[in-house]
Amino acid sequence: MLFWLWQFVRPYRMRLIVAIIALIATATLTLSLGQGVKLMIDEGFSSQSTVGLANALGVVGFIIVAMSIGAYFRFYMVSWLGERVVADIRKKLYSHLVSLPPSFFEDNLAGEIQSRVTTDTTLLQTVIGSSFSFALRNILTFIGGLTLMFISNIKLTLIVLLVVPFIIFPLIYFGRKVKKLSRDSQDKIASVGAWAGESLQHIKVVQAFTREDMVNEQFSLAAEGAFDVALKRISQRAILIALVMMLVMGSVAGMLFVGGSDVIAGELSAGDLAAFVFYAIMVAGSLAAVTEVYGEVQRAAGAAERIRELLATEADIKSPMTKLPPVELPGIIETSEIFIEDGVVEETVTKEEFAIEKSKSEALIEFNNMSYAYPSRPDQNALEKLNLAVKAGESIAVVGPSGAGKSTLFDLLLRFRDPQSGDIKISGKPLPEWDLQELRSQFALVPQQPVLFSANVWDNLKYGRPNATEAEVIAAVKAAHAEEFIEQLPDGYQSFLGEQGVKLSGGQKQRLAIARAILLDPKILLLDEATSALDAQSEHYVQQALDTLMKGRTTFIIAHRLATVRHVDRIAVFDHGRLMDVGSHDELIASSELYRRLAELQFQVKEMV
Ligand SMILES: Nc1ncnc2c1ncn2[C@@H]1O[C@H](COP(=O)(O)OP(=O)(O)OP(=O)(O)O)[C@@H](O)[C@H]1O
Repeated sequence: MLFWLWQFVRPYRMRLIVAIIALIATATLTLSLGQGVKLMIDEGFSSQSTVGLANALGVVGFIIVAMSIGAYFRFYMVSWLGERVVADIRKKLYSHLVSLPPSFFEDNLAGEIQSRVTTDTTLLQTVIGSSFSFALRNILTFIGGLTLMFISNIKLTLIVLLVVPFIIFPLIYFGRKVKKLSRDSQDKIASVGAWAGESLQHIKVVQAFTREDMVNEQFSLAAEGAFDVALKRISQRAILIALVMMLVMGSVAGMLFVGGSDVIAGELSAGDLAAFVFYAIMVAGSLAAVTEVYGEVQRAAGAAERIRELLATEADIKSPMTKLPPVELPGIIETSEIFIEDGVVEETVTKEEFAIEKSKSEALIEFNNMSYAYPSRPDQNALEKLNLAVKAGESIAVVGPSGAGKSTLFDLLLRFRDPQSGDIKISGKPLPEWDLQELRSQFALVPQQPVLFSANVWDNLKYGRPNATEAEVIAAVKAAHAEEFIEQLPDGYQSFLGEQGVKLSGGQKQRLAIARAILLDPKILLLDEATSALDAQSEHYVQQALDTLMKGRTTFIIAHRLATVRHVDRIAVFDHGRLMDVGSHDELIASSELYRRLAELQFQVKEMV
């Protein structure tokens, strides 16, 4: 663990050196107090001299002042290091996490991962920011004190040392147990957190199904589980502390008996015995302190292990090592002129076809014999041998029964997953040859459940393009037919939307998500249509917003309702991961049995034919 931690501490080694110097200085000064005590007894009490006592006290006073200054530096520097290093680890961990593909988060609970970023790193902070310094100080005191004990009286020292082997063995034995139990304990705490997070996030469902008692019971089971493991760890540590204390204090008592007899026999001065006892108490105290910290270090080692594991998780989807020159996708250049007159925003949009004519014959996006199976279901292809070519500017509706593979198709286009066989090309370049960020910035995704963050309307709109101007944002909002409801919000654009935008209706969220996509001005659009969840008026607005958004862009739209497919160039019908048919609505009604059935099921067929 130390070796691993060193990479984070190394940048701050100057501070570490200052901390260590302060540490050594304070430990030395603490030990030299023993000489002060000897002076006070031999020069003051035993000689019955007030001047001697005052002089000795002066020395002690000086040592105490110097010790306090050292303590200030030691504490400040060491705590600084702890906070700094943990902030760095947290940042590294987080930036690593956001680079991992979504599949990682399907296999690992979000709450559990959060606990690693917060609880585990806090444990490390305690260790670096206090326990290490505490341990080091005590180790130094131990070594220094022991040396001074040997110098002042070998016989008494040997008596004290008799107990050492009896302390070392339990220390190692219990230490290992504590480490294992700490890991278990951290795991349990993480799952308690994950549990609470999930149920609180879906509180409406919990309450609507009146499952409060059940979640309470399950949560208390998890919490009790964590308590049980913690209890085992605590009892191991308690045994260790009691054992060490008994042995150490026993040996000090033995030494006091022998030493006291020597003073009575006149073979040792009272001051020497007092100094020796002082050293012995320091040594025993520091040993006890080290054993206590040892348990804590073991706990932190468990935490470090979990953090290391997470950092070692490799993203299996990465940008290529050698960066290829960027590809300019054919799309539409949109020049908008926005001016404000009498407080009313006016916009004239001039659209130029760019390269689309030229590439009408070429495919912009191609799926070549592509198959994908989810790792958890390797035998069942979610998409099978897909061959499809989509031209620039074309709009494709993706339809099919539930589980047909429509969402999987979007995941593959955004390269959240890689196909096991075949490939996907955009502009003739296979996806793995694209720089990931460049690839994804070609797309705008409007998911079925729009994702809004706990921020105000303005920040949510600018999420994909933080440097958009005010006029651009307003133009996008207008195009998405969202201006009216935003203006009616209590604080307009500054209104806070609550977690996941809970303060908005479904249709309003959808229109914000569309405005966000318009602002992003992508070449390729991925729409997971959600109009089915909306009332007629909201649907009308959302449909209008979508029409504006789709104009001139290459669009994939998952159409849950066949009403949507009226607006598209071609319809791709999927079933069980296979592309069954492709064509216009009329062609498919004539040729595709599955499509006809889907259309009939939606009672749309008469109206649409
Ligand atoms: N993360 C996952 N792990 C394993 N299997 C998955 C995962 N996501 C989806 N599947 C499976 O892959 C298949 C295709 O799912 P997909 O979500 O693409 O369907 P869909 O057509 O979008 O369905 P719907 O219209 O209901 O959203 C389904 O059988 C589904 O159970």
